[in-house]
Amino acid sequence: MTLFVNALTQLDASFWDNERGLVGASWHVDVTLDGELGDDGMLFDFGEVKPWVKRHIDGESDHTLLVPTLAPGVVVSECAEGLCVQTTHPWPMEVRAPRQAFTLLPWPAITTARLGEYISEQLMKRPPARVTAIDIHLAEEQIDSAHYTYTHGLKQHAGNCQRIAHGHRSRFYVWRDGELDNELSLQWAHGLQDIYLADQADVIQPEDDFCRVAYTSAQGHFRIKLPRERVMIMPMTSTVENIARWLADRIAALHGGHIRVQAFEGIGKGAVAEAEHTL
Ligand SMILES: Nc1nc2c(c(=O)[nH]1)N=C([C@H](O)[C@H](O)COP(=O)(O)OP(=O)(O)OP(=O)(O)O)CN2
Repeated sequence: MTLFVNALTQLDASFWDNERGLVGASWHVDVTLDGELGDDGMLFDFGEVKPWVKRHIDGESDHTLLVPTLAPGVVVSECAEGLCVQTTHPWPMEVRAPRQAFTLLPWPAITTARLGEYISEQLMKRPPARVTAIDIHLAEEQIDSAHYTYTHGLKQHAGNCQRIAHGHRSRFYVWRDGELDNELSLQWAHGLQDIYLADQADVIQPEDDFCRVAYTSAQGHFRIKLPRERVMIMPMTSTVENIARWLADRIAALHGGHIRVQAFEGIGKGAVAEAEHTL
């Protein structure tokens, strides 16, 4: 017997890519279970499948930096903060953070399919009674319009969003004077493609061509150092409300008119902000 739950939860993370560098990602999590029916006519109660899988994903790879430890130029070592991940290719980065902020994967590259298999294997280490196989299928949201893939950390967040290098793949829409403006949406989303979004308050004086961000929050000390051109610095913390507000103000100031921005954070949620400026 096969049981499935589509879109059971979402996984938001960032991963190191051999061509793009630091990439923010969001995936739908679909689950398929195989096994024998019990006397109650069920393989595994839906009411138990969902919290079981979600708890595992939230406690493991969600909101972490997924590190392919066999990728060219990736070096992982221990440090005072916990773990230090250094990269050289395609560009240099160093992240120091508590161990729980990383998922180390002994692979040459992160792929969505392999990540799904990895999570399935982890769950199968302690399967529920009667479950003989678990298949976790990760899928990106189908987006045919503007979207961005930034990485960030929210120092003040009480949960795992405080981790300095997690990200999202998110829709982005701009309306100008009441009309959806695809060109403006694409142009401004492009600016947030594969970049690190830093809060000015956490930026340590730039050193040469590098930007260093550091903060301490409930889980520990976090630091990231990456090339200046890979960072966009905001004058406030990068909650999605602030991103929407900040971008609406900037777009209105540059292009004029009444600007409405709908910024998503991952799949299916986000913030809307409006601004007006006469050029
Ligand atoms: N009002 C806001 N709340 C939160 C924001 C935000 O910008 N505005 N941001 C975050 C984090 O950045 C986080 O990455 C979002 O995480 P997510 O997993 O999507 O949120 P939840 O933990 O609530 O959702 P799950 O159902 O566990 O996936 C947090 N909050």
